[in-house]
Amino acid sequence: MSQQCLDTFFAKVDHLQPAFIDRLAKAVAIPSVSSEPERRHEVVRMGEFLRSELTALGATDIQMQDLGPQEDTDMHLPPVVLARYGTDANKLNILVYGHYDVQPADLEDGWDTDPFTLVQDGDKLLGRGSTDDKGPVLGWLNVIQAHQEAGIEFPVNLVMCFEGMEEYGSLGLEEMIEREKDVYFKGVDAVCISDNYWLGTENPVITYGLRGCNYYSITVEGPGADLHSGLFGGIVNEPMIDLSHLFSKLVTSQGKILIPGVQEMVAPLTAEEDARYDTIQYELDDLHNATGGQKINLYDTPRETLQHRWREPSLSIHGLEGAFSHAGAKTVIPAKVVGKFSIRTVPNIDSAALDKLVIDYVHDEFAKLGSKCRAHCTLMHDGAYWVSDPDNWNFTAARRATKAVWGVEPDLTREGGSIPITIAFEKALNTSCLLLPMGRGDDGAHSINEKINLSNYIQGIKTLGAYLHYVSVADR
Ligand SMILES: NCC(=O)N[C@@H](Cc1c[nH]cn1)C(=O)O
Ligand SMILES: [Zn+2]
Ligand SMILES: [Zn+2]
Repeated sequence: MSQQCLDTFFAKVDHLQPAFIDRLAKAVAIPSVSSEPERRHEVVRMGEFLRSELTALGATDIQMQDLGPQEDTDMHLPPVVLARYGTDANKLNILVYGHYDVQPADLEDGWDTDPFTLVQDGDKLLGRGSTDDKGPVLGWLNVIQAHQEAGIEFPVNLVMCFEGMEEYGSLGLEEMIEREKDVYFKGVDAVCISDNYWLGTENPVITYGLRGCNYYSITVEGPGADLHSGLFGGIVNEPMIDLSHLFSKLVTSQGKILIPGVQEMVAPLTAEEDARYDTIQYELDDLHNATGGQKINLYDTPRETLQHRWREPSLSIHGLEGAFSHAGAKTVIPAKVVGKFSIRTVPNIDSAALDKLVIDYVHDEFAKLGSKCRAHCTLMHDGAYWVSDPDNWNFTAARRATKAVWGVEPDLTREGGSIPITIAFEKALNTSCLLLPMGRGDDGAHSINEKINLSNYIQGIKTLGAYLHYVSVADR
């Protein structure tokens, strides 16, 4: 791989910018929200879109892997899109993974523009999925196109795996990886995932750790139907009151998890690990920028903030089903409410032990309320944490690529979010997995006005392509 070859590739990526924006606009226009049953067909449509783009690019062995029915529902899981680009026995096989489903988004949530229309505002490309994870997924396709149009030999055999249920815990994917590890994924040399973000807005990063996520629901049921609070308030147990009490027992306003035994499972911080935070470029202002300019930080130093994001568990309360949630002042007593919360997990929290602690605790706390309602806590889905060794040839290639495009050494980071399948790839394929993000820390993934900066999208495509070049000549 020569510098001239990389420069030609970079120039072609710049030249193709309008086509790459257009591809992203087409993808954002498909509202592939995996958690909304009424939009499941859109997730499938998004998978079909990828299939047709990959076909047009000359990818081979394209498979729409059927994951079967979604447990406890009458829905089918969306397919995993598998594809190859190149089958040269003398080249490395690099597996890239991403997801084509997105989080829910509604104009009413406070978006400034329609979430499913890509809107360019200066250097920002706004739209649901622009950064998480349609931009990065299309990044790999764009790398293929730029090589083709520049007439440059593709440096590796690319094995692509794009799923449609990541935002719902990657249901069915681990089983598929187990099935395919010696078939479709046979011979994979390394894995690269682009589905996370820089820490701030200026410095590129490479990521070697993720928190896990165990997601729970609490169902509280009382009367046979919703009741008039004037007629029944004060003389019956109310599910919403009970659920509010249970929520208050989970976590303090300062983020302390109140479930006994959880904190005790967390790996102690060693001096060596602590020292890794000495050189990370991160300021509290980066946090404030990412929280819409509001100073709602729980910790006063960047070090404590990052340690709580990367290596401490957190409990978040996400929402409710069944409760009155519109404008106005409806005087209803909801008959049944379902509260949703999750715990981000870290080394050495044992997932099954955590589930038992959580579920038993919620049931015990409910019993203490002395209510005649019925309550049931259950795990909805879980995904493991992952921490890797960033000192291998795969990471070195990503570091060189980042330096080549951005002109600076990337920070080595962990991530507070979760990509449940990372550890499954690493274990099943017995190989190195790395996270090479495209977007910035203020992109607003999962939030309103999600965006990717155009410069990050374009430079990100260059970074993914340069990574493939550097990994192809890596000293293993
Ligand atoms: N970009 C990664 C991401 O957003 N991952 C989700 C995964 C998840 C876990 N449980 C439900 N979704 C995240 O919330 O971290
Ligand atoms: Zn994602
Ligand atoms: Zn996400």
